[in-house]
Amino acid sequence: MNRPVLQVALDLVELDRAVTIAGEAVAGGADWLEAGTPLIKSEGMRAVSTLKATYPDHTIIADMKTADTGAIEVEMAAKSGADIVCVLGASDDSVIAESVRAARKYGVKIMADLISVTNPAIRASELEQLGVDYLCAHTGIDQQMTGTDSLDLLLKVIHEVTIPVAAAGGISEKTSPGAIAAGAKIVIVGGSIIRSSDVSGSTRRIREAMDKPLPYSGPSKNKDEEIREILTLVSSSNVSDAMHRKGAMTGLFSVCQGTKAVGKAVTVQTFAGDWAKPVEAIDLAGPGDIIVINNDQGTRIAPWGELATISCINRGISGVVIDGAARDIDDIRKMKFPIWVRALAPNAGEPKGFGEIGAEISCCGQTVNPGDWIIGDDSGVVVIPKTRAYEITRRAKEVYNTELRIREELHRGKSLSQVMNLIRWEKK
Ligand SMILES: O=C([C@H](O)CO)[C@H](O)[C@H](O)COP(=O)(O)O
Repeated sequence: MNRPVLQVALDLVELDRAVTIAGEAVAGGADWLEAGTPLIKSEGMRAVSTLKATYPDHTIIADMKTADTGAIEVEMAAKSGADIVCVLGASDDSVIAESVRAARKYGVKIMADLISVTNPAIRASELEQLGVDYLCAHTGIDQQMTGTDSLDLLLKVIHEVTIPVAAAGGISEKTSPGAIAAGAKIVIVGGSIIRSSDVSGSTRRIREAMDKPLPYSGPSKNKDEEIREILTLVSSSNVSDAMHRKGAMTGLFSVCQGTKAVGKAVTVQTFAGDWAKPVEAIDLAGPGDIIVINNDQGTRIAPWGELATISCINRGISGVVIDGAARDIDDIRKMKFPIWVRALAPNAGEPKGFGEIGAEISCCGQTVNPGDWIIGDDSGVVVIPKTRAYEITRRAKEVYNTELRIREELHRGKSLSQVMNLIRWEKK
């Protein structure tokens, strides 16, 4: 293998979409085409045979993730046209050995996937001894969401074996040069290509990046920076999808339409008609924070108005969410400051000083703790618990990316129901 191989993982559930995307990837320079595990589960061996029939000159990989009955699964994939069959490296040695025997019989190769292997360096060498042809240093999609670094595993195994090693797991134009520099002979890319609105362009850019290897220097941003960057890109709707519809506050509206805010919560518990704690919170919040106020659902007396808003802007605070009311709306709208409220009311209360800053509160049906992440836009406000903030944010980016491709297919003339194949996936 002289030139490193670019393998595109077709992790889709509809075969016609997979075939179209494969064609665009081939036009962009994809070398190998993988029938991804979701595609195989959804379409069966037809996924493999159709890819082979459509792209006969390309190496076809069947990502079976075999964990048992190695011989049967390898035989099925081989007879359907696969050139390489992926089995789980964590399977018992007997499964690997049977897979290798079947592969030799049917003239295909075995790639062992190191996903979730406990001791990858040792297992890599064992798998080589067992006769597998390729190893795949693979960080799964769910693992990527929790922040597992994809190239870490590659670095652990690359010097333990002599067979070619593939790198897989969230590889992009940015990280592919690092994979090659670390010694990967095959780069497997799924999401960065198949979710792109320009599959050919993304494939070409990754191909070009692979041809200019650069030493990998590890993740460049800290987690909070990454969370903020992603939340600035995605919408509250994307986050809600990522959270399986949990986290959305109810009963709020955006005072300044067209504004968006992202930040960590500074929580305030106060009582209807008492604006002391909300205003004191401005001095305790830092730039980029969001003040989230439980005002006892008071909708007739506002704990927030124009002067508090000016004070917030001076402090660089990102936004305010009030389970209650605000006033001075005309002035606040001129400032285009992101505020979400339950109601509008001209009455202010008194600065009595009841309540608390920095305690767990309930706001519009959601529990909010200090430091939880908040995203608000015209669709509403969603709270992301800080304990899962990184994971949820990464998943929201996946939702965002998936929609890029869906949008592109709608622009090409398909209906949403067709793209999603709704009738097929109705619950039986
Ligand atoms: O094997 C994969 C995954 O387990 C789903 O089947 C992916 O093909 C692999 O992770 C590459 O996809 P990305 O991580 O989206 O690049």
